[in-house]
Amino acid sequence: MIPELRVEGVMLRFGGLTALDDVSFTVRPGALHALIGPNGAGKSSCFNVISGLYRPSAGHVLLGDTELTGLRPHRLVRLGVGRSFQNAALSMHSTVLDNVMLGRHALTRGGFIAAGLRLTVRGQRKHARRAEEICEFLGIGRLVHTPVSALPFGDVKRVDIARALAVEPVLLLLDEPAAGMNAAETAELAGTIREVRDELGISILLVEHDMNLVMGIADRVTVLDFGRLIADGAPGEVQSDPEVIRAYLGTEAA
Ligand SMILES: Nc1ncnc2c1ncn2[C@@H]1O[C@H](COP(=O)(O)OP(=O)(O)OP(=O)(O)O)[C@@H](O)[C@H]1O
Repeated sequence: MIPELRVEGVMLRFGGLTALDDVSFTVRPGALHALIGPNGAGKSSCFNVISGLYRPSAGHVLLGDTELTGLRPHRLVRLGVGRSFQNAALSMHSTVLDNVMLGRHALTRGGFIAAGLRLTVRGQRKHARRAEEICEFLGIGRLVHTPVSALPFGDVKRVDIARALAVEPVLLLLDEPAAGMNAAETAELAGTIREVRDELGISILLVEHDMNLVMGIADRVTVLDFGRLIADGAPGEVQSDPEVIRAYLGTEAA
């Protein structure tokens, strides 16, 4: 069963600056949930709190009944949280498969290395097969033996998502996956993200700047502005919310 993600009363301060001010929202099981807002609204800060990079000064992050607050990223992986990176932190000279296998290693490391064991050849093959399946699913199956440096940008992003999926997450965190993409690449990526939600049934939290991408695919949208939550609802509702128009669309139009 896919658990819900609850962000409850999260506060985050950098010195005198309040980056997140009592932020609460819920990502329902299997939902594609977008977190948006203008520059400096607190999206990355919130993403970093959920993904274990920042510890909030108050509040909680819960996955089902499990407290995630303050857990290190590798613990989150073992609890079923996979994440992509804004500047795809891939090993560019390694092949697609080797990069996706790094995700599998993150999954097995806790269990195997902690017990002083190594994966058997059979175990490695099994993980490689699963990594290939994930690449197939994301449409990069024919590229598994290609170095990432030789891929177009859209495919690099797919490798990053494949690596996040390689940890078999129940919750996938995507950090501005469309950053740097042109309109055609963004539209293709939107299709891929929707497919992940539809086919795998996992929850997805998408932090994104691209309003069109979000409104086209999200089930629910949370909007931050100056660290505060100003709207949370269905895309249509949020899009017509006067405060959102003022805060977000207003600055876009400006
Ligand atoms: N490590 C940090 N140290 C100090 N201030 C920070 C740090 N990270 C973010 N901030 C500040 O916190 C606020 C929220 O920033 P954050 O990066 O979370 O916003 P964002 O919505 O992701 O913005 P963008 O869309 O520009 O990436 C901003 O005022 C930013 O300057």
